[in-house]
Amino acid sequence: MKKKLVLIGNGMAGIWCIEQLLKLNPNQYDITVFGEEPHPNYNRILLSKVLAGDSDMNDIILNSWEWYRENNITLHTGHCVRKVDTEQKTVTSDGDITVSYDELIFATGSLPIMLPLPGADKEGVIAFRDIKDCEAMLAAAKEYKKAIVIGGGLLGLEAARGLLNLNMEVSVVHLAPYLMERQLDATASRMLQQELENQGMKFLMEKNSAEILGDKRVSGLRFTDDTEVEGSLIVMAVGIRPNVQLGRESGLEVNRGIIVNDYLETSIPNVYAVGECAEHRGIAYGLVAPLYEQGNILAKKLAGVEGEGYQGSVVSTKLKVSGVDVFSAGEFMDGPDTRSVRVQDDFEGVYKKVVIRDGKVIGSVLFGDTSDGSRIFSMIRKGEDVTGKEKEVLLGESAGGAKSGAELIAAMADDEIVCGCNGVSKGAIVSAIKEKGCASVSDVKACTKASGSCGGCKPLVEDVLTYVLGADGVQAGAEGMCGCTKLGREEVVEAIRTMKLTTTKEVMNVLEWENEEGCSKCRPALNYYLGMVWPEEHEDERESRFVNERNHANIQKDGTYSVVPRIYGGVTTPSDLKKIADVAVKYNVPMVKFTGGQRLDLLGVTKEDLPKVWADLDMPSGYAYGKALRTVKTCVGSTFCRFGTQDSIQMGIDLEKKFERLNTPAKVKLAVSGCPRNCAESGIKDLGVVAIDGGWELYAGGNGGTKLRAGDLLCKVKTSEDVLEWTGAYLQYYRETGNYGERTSEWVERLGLATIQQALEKKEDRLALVGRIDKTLGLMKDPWKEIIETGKLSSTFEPLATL
Ligand SMILES: Cc1cc2nc3c(=O)[nH]c(=O)nc-3n(C[C@H](O)[C@H](O)[C@H](O)COP(=O)(O)OP(=O)(O)OC[C@H]3O[C@@H](n4cnc5c(N)ncnc54)[C@H](O)[C@@H]3O)c2cc1C
Ligand SMILES: NC(=O)c1ccc[n+]([C@@H]2O[C@H](COP(=O)([O-])OP(=O)(O)OC[C@H]3O[C@@H](n4cnc5c(N)ncnc54)[C@H](O)[C@@H]3O)[C@@H](O)[C@H]2O)c1
Ligand code: SF4
Ligand code: FES
Repeated sequence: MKKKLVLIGNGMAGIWCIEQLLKLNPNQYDITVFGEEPHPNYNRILLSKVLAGDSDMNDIILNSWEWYRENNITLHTGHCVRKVDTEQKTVTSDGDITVSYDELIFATGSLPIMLPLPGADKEGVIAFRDIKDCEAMLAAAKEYKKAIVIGGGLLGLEAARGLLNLNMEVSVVHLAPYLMERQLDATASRMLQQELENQGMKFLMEKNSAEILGDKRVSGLRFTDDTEVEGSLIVMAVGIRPNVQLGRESGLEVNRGIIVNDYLETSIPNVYAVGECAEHRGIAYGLVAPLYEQGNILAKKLAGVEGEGYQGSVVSTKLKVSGVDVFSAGEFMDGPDTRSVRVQDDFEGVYKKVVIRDGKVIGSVLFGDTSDGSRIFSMIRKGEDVTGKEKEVLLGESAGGAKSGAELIAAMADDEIVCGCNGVSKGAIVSAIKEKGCASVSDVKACTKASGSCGGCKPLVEDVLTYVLGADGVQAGAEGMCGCTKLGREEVVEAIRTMKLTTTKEVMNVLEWENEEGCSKCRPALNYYLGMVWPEEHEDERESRFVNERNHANIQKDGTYSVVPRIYGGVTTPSDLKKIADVAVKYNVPMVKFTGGQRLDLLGVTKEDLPKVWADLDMPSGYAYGKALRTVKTCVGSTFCRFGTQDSIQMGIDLEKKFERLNTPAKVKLAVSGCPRNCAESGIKDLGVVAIDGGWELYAGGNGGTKLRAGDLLCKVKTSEDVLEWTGAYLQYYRETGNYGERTSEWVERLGLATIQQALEKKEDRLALVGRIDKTLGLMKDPWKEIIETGKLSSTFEPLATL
């Protein structure tokens, strides 16, 4: 009989520990998890990015429902454990589920501190701790203009930045004379405040809140000095306290947190605590890196693997606000027994400080340039003696003597964590490089998630790459979008979102493009990303498009063009055929050809005749020239074919009518087959739909071009409505995460099918994606018609620099 392990708290620390335990011994325990929130385990850190609009709720799920099932874990979400009987060894939830345990883990996290002010129970007063709070802020921003954030710490500032991105006016109320006083000294803090003021944040410093004003909903905040500030939303971010009530009621020894020894054991046998709820040697941590370290130790303990106990952690933090680089680690304040090295450059807005005691670096604050953060943090953790080369710590290798990043990596143990946010060790990155061929930071991110959250570990990931591949083997350039910038797609799209950039010129100016005109690689890509992020605000920049897209027709070898009108699902009518024939005769079209996508191509039309041909055809553009939805190929299906199980023709027509005109990172071809005989070649399409008994199968990432690839089975669904919903969600997810120019075949390989399935698996996530694609589709106009109606012919056909 397996022993029973029960985990209270379905959050980051507890599930991390379970994951490590399963790696050590997958079959040792029957595992039951209780989680008060209704979600599977998600990355709480990334809530700031969800609020700031850089990530989606579905991007932040760490363990899908499927993961729990695959690992035979019984999961009770929406169940808060109310009682633990340590004599009988049982736990009981508020939903009256009682489970017995052999070993029990408390991982109940923290609770946000809510100031007990008069009026604190009014509508619109919230914390920032979970998905629910994040949703409340997103909803409030749609209705109200002004927000107040109480607390100028990490959380408060990240909340404030997110609310600014949601177009709210934000006032940050802070008790202390300077911001983030728990992480920064006065100089760095003043520089930070100035930078955030430049971004539009307002600060009310040294203000003590007295009362929350308003009727049912909050309307403002009054301070003890009788001044007031207006706001219809108040976010309290004044710190957290370990969630220990259940532990205390269960008889565990509790101080600020649940007291644990070096093996995470509490005062009662077989009961452990891990994460923010635990207090080890007097410290309850509030960052993930130490919680992961604790989880590793507890997993070993539960698996019966001997090892050194937990010795406590030195922590580092990085503020996740775009455009502001702030890093802090260890003991950063000067004391009577410390000396420090500082560099301050007011012109560049850079401030760096390292604090040294007895020849060892014990803390650091960096502002404006945090590239040395990981290297310095590594020195702090190692307690390296830098006597005689104190200055080199800050001035780096240029001053001579200091160790290079790769040398520091060589000295790291394999299980040492490189990416604190995602718990990725040096060993995991090294094996991703050696075994999976990762050669750039973005490859490592895609394989391991390292550097995907706060980004603070990026320099360290680069050092690991250099250590394994040598400086020449690292594809640093692969990261940049093109030669005009070192920024990669993700950073550029993030900046477009957070800084609300709406034109390519603006992007190039603000992000300091090295070539201010851009190039043929970045200009069309930026135009696409801008349109994807801001479908309403961004005006399509024709001059940034490739020649075929500018002219809405494919240029041929001899300089003439081909015209392909839309023929939905490959089904036409005698009158349309007649029209096409008449046009072909009238304009002396030298060739009319059936395309592979089941439509008719009028080849050899002169540039001058194009608009007249479109006008006479009076049919929608088939977009045969664009990075857009091309065709939906269909077979005859159940209407005519004796093998057909579903109406593939109608399904194809419905899909094409719904998604025509959609701009995508690269061309997209669809097909619908009426049975698995696959006459429409659904297996080699960007999305292939195949009818089966009682439903449909959807295949993703197929390609019949240069790199032949069979599509992967994405899902099975029952109805035609399901097919439309999944297709919409799939195409939008591709639009949002695909690199410009990347076909779905490459995209599926890069992201992995599982990531895509996870992103689309929940109905609410699919509907959110469908909502966004519908918004874009609602704004699309037929380009041929538009040109004919607006008479913009001449400008469209002016000679343009070739792209
Ligand atoms: C917006 C935000 C941004 C952050 N950014 C960073 C960052 O950049 N870097 C960093 O290192 N850290 C960051 N943190 C902190 C980090 O998220 C936490 O340190 C981490 O999530 C703590 O993990 P935990 O498992 O201990 O607690 P949690 O993740 O809070 O998990 C505890 C879970 O237990 C559940 N629970 C509690 N009591 C019960 C019960 N009785 N029964 C059942 N379930 C229960 C709770 O509902 C919760 O889901 C951030 C936090 C927030 C809120
Ligand atoms: N980037 C990151 O690493 C990150 C981001 C968000 C949250 N977190 C973690 O989440 C937890 C919560 O963050 P936090 O910022 O709330 O905690 P915190 O304790 O770091 O900061 C709270 C801030 O609120 C201020 N404050 C306290 N009482 C106040 C009052 N009455 N009025 C105005 N200001 C007041 C304090 O001076 C302090 O600066 C922390 O553990 C933090 O480390 C980390
Ligand atoms: S895929 Fe099936 S239904 Fe369609 S034509 Fe072929 S055999 Fe007939
Ligand atoms: S440490 Fe935050 S992403 Fe790696």
